[in-house]
Order: sequence, then C-alpha cells, then structure tokens
Amino acid sequence: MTRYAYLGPEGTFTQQALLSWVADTEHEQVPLGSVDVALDALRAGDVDAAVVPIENSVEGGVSATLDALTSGDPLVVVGEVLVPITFVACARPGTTLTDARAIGTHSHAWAQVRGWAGKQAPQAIYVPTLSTASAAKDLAEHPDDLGYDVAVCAPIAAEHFGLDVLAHDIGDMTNAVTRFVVVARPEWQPAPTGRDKTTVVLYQRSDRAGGLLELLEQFSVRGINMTRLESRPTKDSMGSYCFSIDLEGHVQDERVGAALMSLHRICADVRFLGSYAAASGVEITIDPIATDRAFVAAREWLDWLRRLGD
Ligand SMILES: O=C(O)C(=O)C[C@]1(C(=O)O)C=C[C@@H](O)C=C1
Repeated sequence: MTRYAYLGPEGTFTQQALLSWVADTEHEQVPLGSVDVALDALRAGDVDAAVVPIENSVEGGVSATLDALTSGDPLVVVGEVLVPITFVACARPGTTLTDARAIGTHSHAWAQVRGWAGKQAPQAIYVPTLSTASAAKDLAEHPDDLGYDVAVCAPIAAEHFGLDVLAHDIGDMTNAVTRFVVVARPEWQPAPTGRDKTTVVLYQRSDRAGGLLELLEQFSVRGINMTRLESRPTKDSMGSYCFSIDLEGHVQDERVGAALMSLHRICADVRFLGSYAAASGVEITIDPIATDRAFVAAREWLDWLRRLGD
C-alpha cells in the first residue's frame, strides 16, 4: 500500500488533489503541517510519496514547494493533478462579516480573495495560516487562542469542521485552478506516455549577456515547448537566480535527452525533477525534425560517416 503525505489537515485543496490522484486505489493518507514537513517525511522514508501545491492560475508559483524540491536529497515529480479552486468564508455561529475582526487563511488563498475581502469586510485584517483547512479546523476547535474569527477555505472544510458559511464562491477570479504535484524518491520513474512533461532547474555558470537565451535555445532548436519558466533566488548571494522550467516531453525522448545533455555541458548544475504524465492528457505534437526517429537517423548517419575510413 502506498503511503501519501499531503498538506493537511483534512479538507485542504491538496487533499482533494490526492483523492483525485489515487481514485479508488488502496493507499494511506498522512496529513502534515507544511510542504517542507511533507517533503522531509518523504526524504526520511516515512512515506512513499507526497502531494504538494506547485502553481496557481492566479497567484503563480508556490515558492515553498519550488524551493523545497531543489534543496536536500533528490526527489522527483511522478504526476500532476489540476484542481478547480472555490472558496467560502466561514465562521462559528454568531459571527457576521460586518463584525469580523480578522480573516485567517493560507497566503495563496488570501491572494485569491483579497479583492472580495476589501469590499465585504474592509475592517478585517489578514492572519496567515498553514493551510486553508487548518484555518477552519483551528477556528472550530480553539477559537479563543486565535487572532481571527473568519476562515477562508474549501466548502468541504467548512462542512467537515462544522462552521457556518457566511459567503460562497468568494474568489476574485472565476475559473481559478491550482496545479499539484505528486513527488517521490528517484527510484519511482514513470514510463513515457506520449503526453509527458519534464521539470528541471538550471543553474548558470555565470551571469552574462545572452546567458538565459543560450539555455532556452537548447529547447527551441530541438522543437521542445516550455510550459512554465520561473526564476528563483539560489539564496547564495544577492542577484543569484536559478531557472525552474517545465517542458513538454519525457527524459526518455531523444530530443529531451539531447537538450539535457547540452544543458549539462553549459550549466553549472542541472537538477532533474522528473518526467511524468501531463494532467491535460493532450498528446504532444512533435515537429518531424525532432521525433525520436529523426534523432536516431541522424546518429546512424554520423556513425556511418565515422566508419568510412575504417
Ligand atoms: O491550503 C490549502 O488548502 C492548500 O491545499 C494550499 C493551497 C496553495 O498552496 O496554493 C492550495 C490551493 C489554493 O490555491 C490555496 C492554498
């Protein structure tokens, strides 16, 4: 049975992602307090995999996840799940939005509802919590120890912790979606499916004119489409950044392998963070000059040239 850690407690959007990933397969769920704790448990071997948020359509990349994946022992992404995001504001019986003093929720959730909060409860300050469901759970279980009286969370969390819903569907953007990744230790290597993604983090040797262009060219000349590019501080010194990239294709694909080999020559370091089936399920269109067959034919031609003088 596979043991999955996730950003808990019960009722988080991350748990919804986990439930959709495992469907009806036998598994064990281990709710943990933060992305770092979940990934540490995975590195320590206490669980087999972890489900963590990585990207939101409104707020962008989840820095805690991007950074935790690149520091410490290697981990790889083995799958991804997209979850539509709908928030409610909830409270213990008796509280109204007009008398709310403070609103507790996860920072990524707050970024998606602050327009609503500014209009409906302008007097309320924001209090960050470890997750949306932890905001609801703490409000239900020990309201007197908290600095907030309204929680913003998934409808399922409000129901699970027995809170009254004060307002439904409060996100500033309709159609918000969060992308979650299933992370495992490197022994778990998903086979290619023809609709895969690969995640890598690139570290430059030096900061110079055209440096980023040179890295990205390795994908473009091989017909590889990128689906995400973010820069994150390396944390070594001011102004030092690495590039976190998702691209279409699998490490077993010739064009992806060739691009990674070039990047290995060019970069100070390439952190491979896994090849996995894309959640969109859409088959990737590959330019005829970038198919596996085209790469193999080119290699055979080179081998033939080299043998001419034998
Ligand atoms: O707090 C939760 O419920 C989470 O699963 C975390 C998280 C996130 O980190 O983005 C997930 C989805 C929502 O966008 C808000 C919060």
